[in-house]
Amino acid sequence: MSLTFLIGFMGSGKTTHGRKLANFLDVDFIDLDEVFEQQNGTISNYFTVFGEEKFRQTESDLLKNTVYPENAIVSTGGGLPVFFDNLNWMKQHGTVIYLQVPPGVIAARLSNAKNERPLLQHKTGNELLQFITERLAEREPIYLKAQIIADGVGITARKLADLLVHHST
Ligand SMILES: Nc1ncnc2c1ncn2[C@@H]1O[C@H](COP(=O)(O)OP(=O)(O)O)[C@@H](O)[C@H]1O
Ligand SMILES: O=C(O)C1=C[C@@H](OP(=O)(O)O)[C@@H](O)[C@H](O)C1
Ligand SMILES: [Mg+2]
Repeated sequence: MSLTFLIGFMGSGKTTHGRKLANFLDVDFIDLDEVFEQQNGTISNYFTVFGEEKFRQTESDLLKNTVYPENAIVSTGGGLPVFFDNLNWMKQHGTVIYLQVPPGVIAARLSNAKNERPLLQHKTGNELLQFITERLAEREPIYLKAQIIADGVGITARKLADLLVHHST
């Protein structure tokens, strides 16, 4: 096998399904946000202290300097592919899967899980949905450059594994 990167908007299920897929395939799982927080404290606090620009630089350095196992599923932060040459770097070092999920579903999922995501903190109801809709519209053309596009609603580890097998044959 090799490296598989999961990309997509906040709440698309990269962490949840990345972990399940790694389990299903019996390979290592790496969540880059988790590694970031082990090294730097919470992302939320990092945004407050250093700002988003510094976060994006550190996040990109982390992507490129991490020593990966030979076979692993790597879940990324939602903004990672849209900065610098991060997406091309991932495509050159592995297979990139975009977990595509519509804004309404994301908003429902994140209404209770937004506090640890600095871009969403303090947004409520319609404001949250509007922000997600606009930001996703900006980012999606980049996400769609992934080698594999997966319907993230109703996705399972088995379906993701099948998509990977079909892609490589
Ligand atoms: N079908 C689903 N797939 C993935 N996550 C879901 C699903 N239903 C609800 N959730 C919730 O959505 C939230 C975001 O999932 P997460 O895996 O952290 O996304 P990401 O890493 O892409 O930001 C979690 O709180 C999770 O429990
Ligand atoms: O979309 C983004 O810009 C971000 C997504 C987050 O990761 P998740 O996609 O796992 O929530 C995290 O990296 C940070 O809060 C910024
Ligand atoms: Mg995540």
